[in-house]
Amino acid sequence: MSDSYEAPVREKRSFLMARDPSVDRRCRPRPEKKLRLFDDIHEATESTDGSDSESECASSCGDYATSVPIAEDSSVADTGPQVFLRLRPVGAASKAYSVSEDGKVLVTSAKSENTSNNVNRMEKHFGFTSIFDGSVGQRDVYDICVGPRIVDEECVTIMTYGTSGSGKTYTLLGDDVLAGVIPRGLEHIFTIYLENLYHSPKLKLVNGCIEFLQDETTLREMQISKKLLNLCPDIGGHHERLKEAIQGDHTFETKADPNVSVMIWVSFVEIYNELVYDLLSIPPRQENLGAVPRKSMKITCNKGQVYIKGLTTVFVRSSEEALRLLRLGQQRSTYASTSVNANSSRSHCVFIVDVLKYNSSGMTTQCSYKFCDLAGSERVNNTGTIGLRLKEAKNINTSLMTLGRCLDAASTSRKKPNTDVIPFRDSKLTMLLQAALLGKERLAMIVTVTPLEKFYEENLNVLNFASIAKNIIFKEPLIKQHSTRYSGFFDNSKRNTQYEYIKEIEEDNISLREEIDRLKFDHVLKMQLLEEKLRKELSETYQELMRANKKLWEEETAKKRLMAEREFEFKLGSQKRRYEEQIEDLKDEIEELKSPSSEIDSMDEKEDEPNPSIEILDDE
Ligand SMILES: Nc1ncnc2c1ncn2[C@@H]1O[C@H](COP(=O)(O)OP(=O)(O)OP(=O)(O)O)[C@@H](O)[C@H]1O
Repeated sequence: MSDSYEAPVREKRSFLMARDPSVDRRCRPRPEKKLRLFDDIHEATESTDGSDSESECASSCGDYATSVPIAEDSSVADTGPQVFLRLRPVGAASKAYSVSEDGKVLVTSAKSENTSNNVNRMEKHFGFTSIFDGSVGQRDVYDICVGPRIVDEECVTIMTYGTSGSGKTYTLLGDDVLAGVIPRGLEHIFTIYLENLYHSPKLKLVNGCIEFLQDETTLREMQISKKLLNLCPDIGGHHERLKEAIQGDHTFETKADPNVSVMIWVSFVEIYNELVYDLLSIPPRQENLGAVPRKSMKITCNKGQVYIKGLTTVFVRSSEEALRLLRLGQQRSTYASTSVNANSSRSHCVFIVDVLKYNSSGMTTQCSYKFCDLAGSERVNNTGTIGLRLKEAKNINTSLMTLGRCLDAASTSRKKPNTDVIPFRDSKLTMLLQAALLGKERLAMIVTVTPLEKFYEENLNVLNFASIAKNIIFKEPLIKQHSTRYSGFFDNSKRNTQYEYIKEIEEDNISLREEIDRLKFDHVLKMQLLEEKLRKELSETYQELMRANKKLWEEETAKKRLMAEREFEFKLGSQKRRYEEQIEDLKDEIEELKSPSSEIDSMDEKEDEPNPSIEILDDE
């Protein structure tokens, strides 16, 4: 034993726990040798049979799993994550998987060639908080995995983990008939606080901390909520049927406390290709701008609270409103058809429900429920994935690998998990879920497996991952509480008339503001149209004027030309006449000059002729 400790065989891991080459060697989390003593011994023993790296890891993890007591260790159950296994119903389940009598241990042993090595063919035992076989329905899964956490009002992160197509989304969302964990959880939460729901958003988580909102902000939040709900698909009838079915399955109890006012907010986030997107963002107003690219968001930390900068959180007044927003986000998240699942989630989605409570003593309390649908791990080499699907699959596998390393680092620290050692900053998913990974919030993991022979090796990886999570020990989880004095709330016991009246006024106020917004928008639009029309009219008028002016000038010019022509002709005529007269005169003169005798003759002739009227007195 001491020999194997002195010369431990180097730890080798499966793809889930492979080391990220980008992380500095010196900063990588190192297992505490004392605590991993048994693992080291097993590894040392098994390494002698010449197994390859993946088998060795599987072996080490398998043994790690068998080291979990079959009967649940109550201390671990109280302080560590709860890890459940759900087997998807399949036509002919493989004999390679069997469940122990107490329903807490899965025994695997491959009988076919579907394993790449001898170690994977060995019998392995994986312990779980509970195992659900294919016959266990949505109701029991909820009652065991989630219901108690909501009754206890504890912050909890519920994540589904498994291979693609194994039922992660089905477990969380369910289908049209059998509601999953989230719709049941919403119904449960709203039933518990039914008597204490406050009608308007007075408290909100701003940058991870509870804040009291001013009236103006409250109204703006109500407007946002209304706008988004208008974008949601109508699920009225469907919700009624689902609600009835859920209420038939469970008996949720209402906790009435006259001193408490409760406000519920929801948000929905997607991590796609290592970028964070808001699934409940309000789309830009101008539809004619076409498809606007989505903006990615930043995960930040404020006073130890992790939050997403600028994430839309929506105030909801009923489970129906919350469910409608869930459907809206679901429509916007990234799905695609793959070789394994026709409707495969290509991103990690986290639906967050924040319950904020105000106690008349002045204390405010926050309780968050994060429902996390992880994208399925994929064997990209075997499934012939290419192009965008390959890029997505690689990002999914890398972030799941980081999650595995975080769980591993948390499990090796038996006291309080150390923030410096857990590499949660290596992926967006682990950054977002760090509160649960550090034990500040409860962590419940529902591992889904398709018990078929062909998925044997992938399932072993998933089960190894689960067994690591199962061994983490956290200190007692905290419910975040902030103490603030505030007198803006009404006393619940005397609220009836005032409550209704104020609710009415606020609704009116919202409608009026919306009307103002709409009118403003219409006004701007109208002004733009009017301006355009005016410009057109002006340009037409000027054109008309210019045309008339041109015509006028043309007519004027024509007239002037005509007059000038006439004047010219007149002058020409008179000149001509004058010259003609002169010519005539000259001709006459010439004639006269040419024939003087004829003149005399004629004069003689005239003299000869008797003229009765003229009396010739003298020749001279
Ligand atoms: N327990 C179950 N009972 C009935 N049907 C199930 C169960 N689990 C899964 N299914 C069905 O299997 C199909 C695939 O399930 P689902 O989409 O939930 O897989 P997934 O693990 O989320 O896959 P991916 O990671 O690719 O998104 C769905 O049609 C779903 O209805």
